[in-house]
Amino acid sequence: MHCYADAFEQVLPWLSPQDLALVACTCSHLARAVAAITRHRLSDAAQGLERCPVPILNTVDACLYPYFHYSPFCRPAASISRRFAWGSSGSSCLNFLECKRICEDEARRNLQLVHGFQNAGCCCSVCGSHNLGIEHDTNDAAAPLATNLQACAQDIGEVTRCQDPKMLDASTFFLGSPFGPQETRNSRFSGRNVEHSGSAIYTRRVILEDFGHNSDDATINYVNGLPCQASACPCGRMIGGELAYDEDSRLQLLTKKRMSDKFHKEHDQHCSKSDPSVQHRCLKEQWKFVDKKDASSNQSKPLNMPYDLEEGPPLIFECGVLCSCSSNCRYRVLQHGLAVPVIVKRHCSKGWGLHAGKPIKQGAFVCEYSGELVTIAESRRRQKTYDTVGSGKRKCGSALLILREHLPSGKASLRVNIDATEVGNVARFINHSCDGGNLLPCLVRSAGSFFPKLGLFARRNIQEMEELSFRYGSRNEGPHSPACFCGSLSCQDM
Ligand SMILES: C[S@@+](CC[C@H](N)C(=O)[O-])C[C@H]1O[C@@H](n2cnc3c(N)ncnc32)[C@H](O)[C@@H]1O
Repeated sequence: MHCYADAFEQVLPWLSPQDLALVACTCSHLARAVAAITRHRLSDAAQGLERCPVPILNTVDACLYPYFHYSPFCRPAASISRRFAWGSSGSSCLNFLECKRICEDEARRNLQLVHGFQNAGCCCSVCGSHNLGIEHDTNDAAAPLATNLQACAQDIGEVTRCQDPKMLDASTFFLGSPFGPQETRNSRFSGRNVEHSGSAIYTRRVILEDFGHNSDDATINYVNGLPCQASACPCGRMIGGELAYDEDSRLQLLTKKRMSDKFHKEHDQHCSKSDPSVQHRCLKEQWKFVDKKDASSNQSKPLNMPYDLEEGPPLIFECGVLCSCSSNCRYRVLQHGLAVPVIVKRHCSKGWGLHAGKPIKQGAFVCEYSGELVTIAESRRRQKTYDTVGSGKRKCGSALLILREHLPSGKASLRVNIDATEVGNVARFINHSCDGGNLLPCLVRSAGSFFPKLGLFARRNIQEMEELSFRYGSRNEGPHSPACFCGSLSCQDM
């Protein structure tokens, strides 16, 4: 029997609760192995992949535990083989860093090998052939029906000429920064069916990417044009407008005045060795960016106001793999995974929910919303399936989130579809609240990571055992829309 024990360890953690129950019926050895897995799943949904274990509590019905493949980070939908089964006895667990490395390698490989966003989740709804992840605002009468990248890019008003036409071919274009060609040299991005070359498309909110791994080129050490040179790098605060990290890695609302008084000096220190013209440009652009956002409404709301995912969540920046600061830089927050103790708890009406295991301070990072990154077409197909299954006897909660990052022109948005229904982390248990809930969803961009991520931060101080919630978006009033049981005063179903 010993020779089978290893095989149990390899295979059983991948099975769903139903399949495990069947296996347990076959013999007493398997029944014991299954019992161990069940115990482990109940004691820690995160299976050691996060810093904090995540216990599961159910005092309301007979449902044992929720089943999904645990992944602390977003991953392309195609990477089925790399999903992490959870519930093994622990000896063969991957650790957090290993898991992170695999997720990131996979995302990068997918971007390099598979053209464009095919697996990463986005396509232009107007010029569908490009798969760029850029959507035109269909309410905007001025948005032309562009039929190629050039037209698409010009339409959002963010086009500049590429300096090195050799690097462009039919399937390659650049995501540049607003700070000039110097920073875009290594920033290659694969697009699909791109007919026009010689253009770079950028937005002020898209940061530099480097898929070339050209280690002898020092120009990659930029986050939005700012060189990142030390562990006290100000990137996480300087960039991104009103919302940024403070010294305790908590999210703060920054006023223009605070930015200029407090951070100007630090910025000068960190940029002092760099080309003065770069420094000048990045500051200039930074202030322009802030000025521009002052005029727009939702970006400057205080933390404790409700934000709606569909409005486009607020954007923050953090240091990343392209920065020279160390991995424990205080402006690398989201990339370390779940930051506070949480408990998965069963509710009578809403299914599973996520609760604070300890008090959480306003502005503290809670977790990333992780899941599979899927294309728009795939997200529509899946949503249809979830609606059908959900309307049948097996009422299942889907966890497909659509993120929209509005581009500065206001005429286009970047759409990212994250499906945490079968692959995800603890964020997949967070329920909706009509009043905005106690979590603030923010788009987080870090240097060197192509995909924007959805980070969830405490909107206010949260008490121990309080349920964590945020506003998913405006409500679907269709035949498939489930009743809301959030219980808030502003709930439409109350
Ligand atoms: C991201 S999942 C949240 C976890 C889910 N409760 C579960 O058991 O897996 C989203 C699903 O939870 C359910 N849900 C979330 N918020 C709800 C609410 N306020 N009232 C009722 N159901 C809710 C819906 O079925 C929704 O599709």
